[in-house]
Amino acid sequence: MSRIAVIGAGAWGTALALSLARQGRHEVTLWAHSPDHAAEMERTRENTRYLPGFALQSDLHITNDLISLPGRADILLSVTPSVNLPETIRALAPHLSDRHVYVSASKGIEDGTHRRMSEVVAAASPVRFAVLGGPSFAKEVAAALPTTATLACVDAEVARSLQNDFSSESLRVYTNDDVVGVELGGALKNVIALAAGVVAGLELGSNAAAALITRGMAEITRLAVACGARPETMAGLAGYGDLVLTCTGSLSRNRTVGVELGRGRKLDDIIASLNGKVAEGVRCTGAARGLAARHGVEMPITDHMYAILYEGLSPRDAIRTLMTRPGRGE
Ligand SMILES: NC(=O)c1ccc[n+]([C@@H]2O[C@H](COP(=O)([O-])OP(=O)(O)OC[C@H]3O[C@@H](n4cnc5c(N)ncnc54)[C@H](O)[C@@H]3O)[C@@H](O)[C@H]2O)c1
Ligand SMILES: O=P(O)(O)OC[C@H](O)CO
Repeated sequence: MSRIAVIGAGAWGTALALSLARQGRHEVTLWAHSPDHAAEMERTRENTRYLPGFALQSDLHITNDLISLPGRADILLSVTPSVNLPETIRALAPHLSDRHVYVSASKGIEDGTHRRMSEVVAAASPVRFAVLGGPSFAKEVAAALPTTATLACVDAEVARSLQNDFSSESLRVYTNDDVVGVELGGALKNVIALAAGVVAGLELGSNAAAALITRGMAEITRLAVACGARPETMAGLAGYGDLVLTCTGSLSRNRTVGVELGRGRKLDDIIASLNGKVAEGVRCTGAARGLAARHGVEMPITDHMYAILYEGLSPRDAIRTLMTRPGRGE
């Protein structure tokens, strides 16, 4: 039995809490950022805002008291949008000890500083860190459909122990020690998923979709390897697996934002219609571009996605300039 606190009651935090509680062998607490949301879930035993249609188990604890979590749990599973991680870890840091493991399931890179979530956490606390990645739509995990995930930690014993805690009949967890690769795979695929959505929104066909995923994989791998990741990690579940899922699955929020951009809708209007749900790729496109510049890595799809999002480039012109770049070897 492990005591696990899930920090963030969005779709993914809720799905993970359901999956962990379903095993019947852990004590699971789900923390919601808003007191109203926590009270509403307590009353209805459902997360109607972010993951409707799934009953929260009667023994799943719900709270809005962040700093009570280190006392209630040994594993802190952090599932806030990445932009909210710094404030969250700062509040928790004084209450963490070597008893705790901090597992990040957020998929983003910090704007401005270009820090990965492990770097954000390390700057605030010496707590042990792991990252959960892989192709995993919240709704399918909540429905207990077969899913695989990657859990990376530099300490192999911690990784194995978390693998044991998270694994179930419907969730198969692989271990890895490449924290950088799993973090960057999860964050960078969101940028390419936006572009895959643009391709779909413009109705450019299957050839273009396959090209986008493949060349997207090439640039994700270039940057991740320059940052210290292993190429094999990028070819695995947290890299290629998550990229394929997010670029092709209709449940993806990032892909959906791209589809709407391709159809000609304005970014602000699309974001407003997400009703507070996060499409991490929108922020991450700038961070990925900054990280690539720092490492001198060429990221043509990411650059064009940035120009569509923030510089008024039309999706059609972006595709045209990508297609007519000087020829090069694969
Ligand atoms: N949805 C998925 O299928 C999925 C799967 C894997 C990973 N992820 C990742 O999980 C992370 C969370 O995404 P999600 O889909 O669960 O979120 P969501 O879009 O469903 O919900 C947004 C969440 O942000 C919370 N929030 C808003 N302001 C906050 C603050 N100041 N501090 C803390 N939390 C705040 C809201 O309460 C809500 O829980 C993201 O990094 C996402 O990329 C999502
Ligand atoms: O809905 P998205 O685009 O945030 O993607 C969700 C997950 O990251 C898929 O693994």
